[in-house]
Amino acid sequence: MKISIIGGGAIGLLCAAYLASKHKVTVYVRTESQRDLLREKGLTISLIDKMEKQYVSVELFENWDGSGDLTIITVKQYQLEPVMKQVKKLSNDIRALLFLQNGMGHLQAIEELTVEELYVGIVEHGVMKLDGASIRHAGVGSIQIASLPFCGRNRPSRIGERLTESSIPNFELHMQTDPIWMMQKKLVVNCLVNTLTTILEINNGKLIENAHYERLLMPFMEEITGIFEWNNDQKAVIKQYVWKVIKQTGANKSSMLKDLELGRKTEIDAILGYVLELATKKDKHAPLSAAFYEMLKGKEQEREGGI
Ligand SMILES: NC(=O)C1=CN([C@@H]2O[C@H](COP(=O)(O)OP(=O)(O)OC[C@H]3O[C@@H](n4cnc5c(N)ncnc54)[C@H](OP(=O)(O)O)[C@@H]3O)[C@@H](O)[C@H]2O)C=CC1
Ligand SMILES: CC(C)(CO)C(=O)C(=O)O
Repeated sequence: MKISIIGGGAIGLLCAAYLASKHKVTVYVRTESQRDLLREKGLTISLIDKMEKQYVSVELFENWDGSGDLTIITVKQYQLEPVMKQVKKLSNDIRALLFLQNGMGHLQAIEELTVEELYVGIVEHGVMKLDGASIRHAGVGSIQIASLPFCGRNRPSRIGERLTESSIPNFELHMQTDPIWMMQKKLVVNCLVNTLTTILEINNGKLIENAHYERLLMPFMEEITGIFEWNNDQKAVIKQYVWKVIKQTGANKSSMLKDLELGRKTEIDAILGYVLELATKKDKHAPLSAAFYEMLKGKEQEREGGI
C-alpha cells in the first residue's frame, strides 16, 4: 500500500521504519531541517543491541495532499488542530485515516470527519526519539486499531484489514472490534504510567519493580476504574492490561516524561484531565487524580520557567 505518515516523532518514525519493509512509505515532517537530515542520513532504529537503517521518502507536511491508500497521523493530541484543518480540506481525496494518539479528547473531532475509512489506534510500544533521524525501540508491544462506524453507516474496513494482515517482526498490528473499550483501557494505562513516571522521574518498569511505587498504582487504578463505573470483571481485565504494558515497556521513558525533560507541553490534559472532567460530570470524588494532575501541571510550569 501507499502509506503517508504525518509527524516524524518517536511513533511516526517507528511506524515508518517497520512499515517500509512491506509498503511504500512517505513521512511528512514539520521542518526542513528534519526533512534534510532524514534524506541525507536515512532513518536509524535501534532495538536492544541491533541497529538498522531505512531510507524512506520524506516531505514537508505542507506537501501532503491526502492521496494514497492510508495516512497515519502521529502528532501529539495538542498538535492535531492544523492537521485536522488540512484533513477537512482534503476529505474528498482521502481514502483512509488512522489516528495514533494517547488520550481520548480527539475522538469527538474525528467522529465528525467524512473520509471513506476512519480508524483509531493505540500504541503499546515504548519508543524514544534520539534525534530527527533516529529512534530507540525501547519496548516491543503491538498496535491495536479499530474502525469507527458512525452515523448508522458501517464503513468498510478494507484498509485496516490489509494493514493488519502484513506480518512484520517486532511490529504487530491487530484489529479490534470495540474502539471505545480499546481506547479506555489505554487511557487508564496512560493515566497511571505517564502521570506517575513523570512525577517520579523513572522508567516505566520501576513502577512495578519498586514495591512503594507499586502500592501507588492500586488505589489510583481503583479511583479511575470507579469513575468509569466498571464491574469487577472489567477491572480485572484493566489490571492485567496495565501490568502487561508496564512489563513490555519497562525500559522506556514514557512520552510524558520525555516531554517534560525536553521542556515541551505534556498531554496531561488529554489524559488525566479527560478523566477528571468525566469525574466532575458524574459527580465522583477523585482526590488522587486531582492531586497528581496538579503536581504535573506544577512541574510543567516549573520547566516552562526554565529551572
Ligand atoms: N513515544 C512513545 O513511546 C509512545 C507515544 N504514544 C503517543 O503517540 C503520539 C505521538 O507521540 P510521540 O511520537 O512520542 O511524540 P513526538 O513529540 O516524538 O512526535 C510528534 C511529532 O509530530 C510532529 N508534528 C507536530 N505537528 C506537525 C505537523 N503539523 N506536521 C508534521 N509534523 C508535525 C512533531 O514535529 P516537531 O518535532 O517538529 O515538533 C513531532 O516530530 C502521542 O499521542 C503519544 O502520547 C503512544 C504510545 C507510546
Ligand atoms: C505505552 C506507553 C506507556 C509507553 O511508554 C505510552 O503510551 C507512552 O509512553 O505514552
